[in-house]
Amino acid sequence: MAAILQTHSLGISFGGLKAVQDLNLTLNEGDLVGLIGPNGAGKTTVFNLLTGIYLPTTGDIIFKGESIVGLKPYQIAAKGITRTFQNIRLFGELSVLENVLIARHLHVPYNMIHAIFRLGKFYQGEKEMRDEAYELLKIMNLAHKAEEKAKNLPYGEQRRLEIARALATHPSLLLLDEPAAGMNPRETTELMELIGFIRSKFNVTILLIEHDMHLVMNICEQIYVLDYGANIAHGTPEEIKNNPRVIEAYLGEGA
Ligand SMILES: Nc1ncnc2c1ncn2[C@@H]1O[C@H](COP(=O)(O)OP(=O)(O)OP(=O)(O)O)[C@@H](O)[C@H]1O
Repeated sequence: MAAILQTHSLGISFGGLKAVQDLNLTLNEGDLVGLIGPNGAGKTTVFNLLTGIYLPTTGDIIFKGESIVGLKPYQIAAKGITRTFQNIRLFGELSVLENVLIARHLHVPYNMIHAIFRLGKFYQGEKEMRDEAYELLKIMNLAHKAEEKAKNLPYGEQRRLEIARALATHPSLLLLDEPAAGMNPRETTELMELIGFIRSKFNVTILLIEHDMHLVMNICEQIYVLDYGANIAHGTPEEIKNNPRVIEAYLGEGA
């Protein structure tokens, strides 16, 4: 299977702190891969590197055969890498539907002139976008909340809306940063099923940071473990569960 993303000796230091070091990650098309590790291990920093928020100190990131190091976040998004955030970032005052539409606008196939003069193509584009946004909301079981302000949704629904918004940009690689954080067990189970469904429905590769071990172990085929910025293990959930270095890293945290 073809690799969609590879990192080669990827690293970043902040002053003396090696937040991520020598990371060699391979994601094949259609993979659902977990990135785990104790607090402060460097997981979110990896996402910040992959999305162009941070420039690596060492190494390279190859996405679809090309280096994306040095590209701006919006250029990387346009190439097909989209993420959600650990701290939800929605437009609280806008409706659920508008939140999805705004994301979709990144990828509208008409130019400014059409938008300014509101020519036919603009309306056609608008209608298609709205239809598609509704479809996404239906899949995420949020269609009945389309007109509500995002800030009024319960936490679990806000998390699902974040995923809908990410999908609206048509990513080929979706990075989910703790999608189950703050969810109750029932919501987490539903989310687990949803993530598997999204992967096949949208043909998307998924890299997932998550502290909920039940979720990670159940849905990911491969798991990378970080500890103090270093990749201490990589393997199937079964291999990871029984890996002494992983157990030690987590026990050290008191988990
Ligand atoms: N911009 C920055 N400047 C300085 N230090 C940073 C910066 N970003 C991250 N770090 C440090 O890098 C290390 C890794 O942080 P990161 O947020 O990636 O960890 P994490 O594994 O995502 O943790 P958590 O599970 O708690 O979210 C931490 O020590 C953090 O303080």
